Amino acid sequence: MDAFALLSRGGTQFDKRRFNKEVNLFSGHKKHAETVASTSHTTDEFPEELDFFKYAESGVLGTKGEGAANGKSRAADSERTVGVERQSQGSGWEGSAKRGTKRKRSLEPERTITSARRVRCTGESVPTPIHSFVSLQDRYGLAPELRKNIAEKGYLTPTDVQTQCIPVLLEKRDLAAIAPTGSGKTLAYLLPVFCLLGAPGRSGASEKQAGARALIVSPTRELAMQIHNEALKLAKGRKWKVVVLNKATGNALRDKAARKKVDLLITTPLSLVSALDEGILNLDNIRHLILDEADRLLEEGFLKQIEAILAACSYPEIQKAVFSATLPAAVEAIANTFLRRPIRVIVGVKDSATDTIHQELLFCGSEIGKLQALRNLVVEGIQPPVLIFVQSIERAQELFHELLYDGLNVDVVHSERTKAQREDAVRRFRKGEVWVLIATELMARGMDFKGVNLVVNYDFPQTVQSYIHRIGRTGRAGRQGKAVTYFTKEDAPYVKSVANVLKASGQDVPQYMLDLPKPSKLKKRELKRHPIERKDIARAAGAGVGRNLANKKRDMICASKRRKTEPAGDKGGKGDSVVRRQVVLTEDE
Ligand SMILES: Nc1ncnc2c1ncn2[C@@H]1O[C@H](COP(=O)(O)OP(=O)(O)OP(=O)(O)O)[C@@H](O)[C@H]1O
Repeated sequence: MDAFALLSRGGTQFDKRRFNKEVNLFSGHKKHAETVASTSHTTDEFPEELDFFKYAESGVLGTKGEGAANGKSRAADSERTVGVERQSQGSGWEGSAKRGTKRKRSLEPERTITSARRVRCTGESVPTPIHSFVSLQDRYGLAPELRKNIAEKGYLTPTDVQTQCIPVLLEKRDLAAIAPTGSGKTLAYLLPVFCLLGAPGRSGASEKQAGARALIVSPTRELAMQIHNEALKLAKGRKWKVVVLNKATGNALRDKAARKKVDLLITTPLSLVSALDEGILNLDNIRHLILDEADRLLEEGFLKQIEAILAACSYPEIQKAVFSATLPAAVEAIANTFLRRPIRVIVGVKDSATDTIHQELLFCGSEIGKLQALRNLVVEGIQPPVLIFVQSIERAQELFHELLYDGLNVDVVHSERTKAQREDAVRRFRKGEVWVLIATELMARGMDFKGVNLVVNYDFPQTVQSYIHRIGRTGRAGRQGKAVTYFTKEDAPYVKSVANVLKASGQDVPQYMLDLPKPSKLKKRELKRHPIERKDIARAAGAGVGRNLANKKRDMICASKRRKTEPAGDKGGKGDSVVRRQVVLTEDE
């Protein structure tokens, strides 16, 4: 079977004449061709055909084995954190330490590794982890309502990141937390924030002491709203006023009395800086500041706004924490300029993908190949909900129209849609009314769609961090998920970085992908700033021949499945394929 037949499996065939050059490069080298087409065909040999990628003479090709960069980064990571290893002492300690009593803490370990739970922790006087929510009541006087609300959410035990971050924050320490996508970081900061807020409202408090005391900053409006929803559920039964800053609430907060009532403010950087500039808000009383998706917030584009926010937070004892699934060293260095004596918590391998996601890298040759591959996936039968990432608004719209034409139940989210449209698409996707959601980078971070079965990186991500966050929309909270990433010859220079992520998560990766040269820093920076120029999806779709054939084939398969599964005489419109099946996600709205 050649690579193009593989790309066409189960669906329409590649137009080989149109794709002649690439086909010739692969023909006659079947074994290698299969390797190029799918990661499920692994080999240690470097395919000669990759001269196609112009790498044959790079000199890196001889590097066999583990992938040097990968091994190196792991070594560097462990060097920073290896110290006194000890098992968690949680259970023996928790029962005896009551609130207000002086805590017993080992003077020895400046650095600890709670190895049983893959949590590594560095910093001075690291608080002992917790291993149950009940213990928080004894140790820190967790309010009964909070405990009840946690139980109502069905959370039985804290996740790895929560075991360590909750006590660190409750002891008012600054924190840098790096834990995989879907590992429960939101609760890891929300719970301590509510514990530390004190009485709701503070109506009797002086002007200086009233008003928002905690601030959570997130890079997107969607994520801010999601955090807001989680906060409301957690705060149920208490009168804390949790406000997500937007135009409407911003206007309401012009009123001093309204401002005084706010306990917790959740916002994007832009909304907050606008409110600060207009003099609607001041942040003098903020005692707890959380930067969620911190690496995004601390990079170009947001950094200036974050600096303004940090400058406006003038409370002397302010506690600051940064959270993300990825925190590159350079960004962590920026965070360390404003964190005081921080504790650093890392769950699993730093900057790696969640191990509950089955990842696949698929060579598609060109833009036509990508569209064909996606159509084949649909024809084979996808299990909704599915999230598809593209690199630009235009491409999101184009792909949306293509899939709409294919009769898929699809919607699209990008920043040029109105707030109402964006919210509606997300809501319907959560409810299962939309099966396939096409999105730009806007949805890549933080969004918690519990039931997503498949993430398709239709356009190759511009950074490794983006890859990790995008695929992290599936395989959340211990569930299994699948992610497939398409690449073309234009993406080839960047494939190695992502291949290393797959390798680090224990996935099969063809050796040739690991042997590809590392992209230079300059190239990576360029890609981060400007996505690869690609042929329009609409043009790749050509005259629609591919889609007509795909539609025909899909209908034939559906009809055949229906004949097999339907009882005799029942020709009603039952769910006739996995694609057409209506799903309702378990997610609360
Ligand atoms: N202790 C717990 N037990 C069970 N499920 C939990 C627990 N804590 C959080 N969850 C669930 O885990 C899911 C992922 O949580 P969350 O959105 O906080 O992940 P995250 O680490 O912030 O991910 P990302 O890096 O993608 O933002 C949520 O659906 C949440 O309800």
